Amino acid sequence: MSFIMHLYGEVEPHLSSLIACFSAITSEIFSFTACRQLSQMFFAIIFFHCSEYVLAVAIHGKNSVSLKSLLISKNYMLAMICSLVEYFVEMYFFPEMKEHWLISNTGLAMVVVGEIIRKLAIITAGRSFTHLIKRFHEEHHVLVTNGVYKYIRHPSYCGFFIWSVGTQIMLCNPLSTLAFAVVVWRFFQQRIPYEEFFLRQFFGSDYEEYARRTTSGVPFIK
Ligand SMILES: C[S@@+](CC[C@H](N)C(=O)[O-])C[C@H]1O[C@@H](n2cnc3c(N)ncnc32)[C@H](O)[C@@H]1O
Repeated sequence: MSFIMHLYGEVEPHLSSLIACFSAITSEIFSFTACRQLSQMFFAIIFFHCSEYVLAVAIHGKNSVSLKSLLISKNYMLAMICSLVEYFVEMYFFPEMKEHWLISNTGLAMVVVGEIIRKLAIITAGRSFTHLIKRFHEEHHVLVTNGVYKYIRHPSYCGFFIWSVGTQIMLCNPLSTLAFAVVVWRFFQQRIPYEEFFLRQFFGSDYEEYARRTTSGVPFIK
């Protein structure tokens, strides 16, 4: 019994400061700002992934679609977790950082605009749009050059770029905004030439001509 009392005496000061810290964090988390920004983030993520899956099923049929169409990878989860850690740390130490509503609402607008551009691309391309890059030509795969594809060659990547960076601007997360912009941009910088290599094989001069009169849609990628 005396051992337990002794142990309690040792632990008690740490426990009290842990509880104080926890209650400070929870009071920030349940502030209006955090509730609003985090629920916007939650809905943005849920809507993005569920609608990707639902559209893939609607276009290709349930049997041709796997859970990979939810587009949730380990690296993506890690990036989202890091962004939430940044959010909570800044919310605790510098809560005023999160109160820049002009910035946060600009991010929210980017999330909406990015989502619209991406979904328009998926709906316009129809069966030609697959989450995995096609390396062999299939009969139903036609070159799409109408709708959003009339102006930009990679509208779904353009939409995702705007959406993903927008989520971080919405959270007023400076580090993650920069990290998301760099990582997503580099991902598309490698993916676009790879994808276009096969599109040139499939559609030859039609694709060449299409590429000449359009831009990629991702900043600084031709
Ligand atoms: C994830 S989708 C992305 C489509 C496009 N890069 C975009 O951002 O909207 C990838 C698939 O779309 C196909 N694809 C890309 N551009 C296309 C186009 N203009 N017409 C038909 N198929 C296209 C590629 O062959 C690839 O299999």
